[in-house]
Amino acid sequence: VDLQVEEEDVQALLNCGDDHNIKDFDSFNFCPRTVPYRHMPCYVLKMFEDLNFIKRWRIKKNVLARFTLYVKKGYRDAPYHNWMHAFSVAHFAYLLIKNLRLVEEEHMTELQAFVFLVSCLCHDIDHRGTNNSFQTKCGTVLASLYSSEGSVMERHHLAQSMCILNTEGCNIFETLKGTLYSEALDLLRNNILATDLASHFRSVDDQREITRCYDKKNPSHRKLLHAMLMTCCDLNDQTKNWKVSKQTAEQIYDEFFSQGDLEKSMGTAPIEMMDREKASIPDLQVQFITNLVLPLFTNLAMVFPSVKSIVQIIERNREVWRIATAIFQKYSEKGMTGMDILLNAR
Ligand SMILES: Cc1nc2ccc(C(=O)NCC(C)C)cc2n2c(-c3cc(OC(C)(C)C)ccc3Cl)nnc12
Ligand SMILES: [Mg+2]
Ligand SMILES: [Zn+2]
Repeated sequence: VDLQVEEEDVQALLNCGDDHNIKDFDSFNFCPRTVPYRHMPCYVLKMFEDLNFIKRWRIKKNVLARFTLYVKKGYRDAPYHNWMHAFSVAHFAYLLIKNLRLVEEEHMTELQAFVFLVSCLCHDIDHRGTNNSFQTKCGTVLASLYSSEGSVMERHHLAQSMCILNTEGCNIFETLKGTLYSEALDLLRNNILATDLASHFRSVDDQREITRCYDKKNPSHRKLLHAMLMTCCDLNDQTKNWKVSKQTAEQIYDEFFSQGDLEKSMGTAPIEMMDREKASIPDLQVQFITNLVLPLFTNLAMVFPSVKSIVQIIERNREVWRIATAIFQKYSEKGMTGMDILLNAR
């Protein structure tokens, strides 16, 4: 990881002080994407502070500051899979830990909660804006490294995270003694690999099964729940107001359509979802919410009843996409493509 973070940036971050005290920062209604970009690293430190991780794990603040800046630098400026996405995913983990009282209610140990937040920050490091099937289809370097095990991008995100932990002055796990250290790395690995869509689909039946009669003492129930929590964080934009879910859909399809253009230029036909000539964004969003987002959060609400209010927000957003679908059908007879309709629908 040939990233360089200036020591003066580390010092500036250490002195960012708490002159930022956004109201409702710890509420599910708060949208992390409204935090000014330059203040995001400061709010990462705030989250660790507020959850008492710094004291509990005796983390040196300058190590946490340096680690945070290396992670931020590890993200590329892809339309969606960028540092802001990582910050929003980590913020949702902070909300879950705090508002669902995951440690107090013994759904997570203190170590699992600490590594859960770190995993969310790191889970998409060095994402190139292309998905796993693109890596294998185009025989990228990452595919040659990881395609035999699957989860190509996720294994790369993990490898990049390990590089940062092994960078001088960045190892926030250094104070974890003995087995705690290796346990933290195992948790980091499981959490990041859980954000692979394919592994989510493989475990979704078991998730539905265990959430009907959840047993927080059962290790396999806990492991599945932690994987669900990672996926929920990765989808946190769907739990916010319509403006956020529309904005992130634009970013995601910006990325998907660029991949589709790339695949066309390489002589392979992209799947419809990535073909800007064929994709109907509202339709795809209704399908994605119906087939993936709602079942996941509905299952989570079986274990945490307070999540039901989030399920209602997701359902309301789906209704708006359904209306957009109707408008889309009307306009697309006039030959307008998905993006300009979406942009016109501002
Ligand atoms: C708003 C929104 N629409 C999406 C529409 C389609 C897809 C997609 O890949 N469909 C492929 C077929 C086979 C299902 C993903 C979408 N998506 C994600 C996302 C989630 C991911 O994985 C977890 C978190 C494990 C689900 C991984 C990557 C991404 Cl981009 N995040 N937000 C979105
Ligand atoms: Mg990912
Ligand atoms: Zn992600």
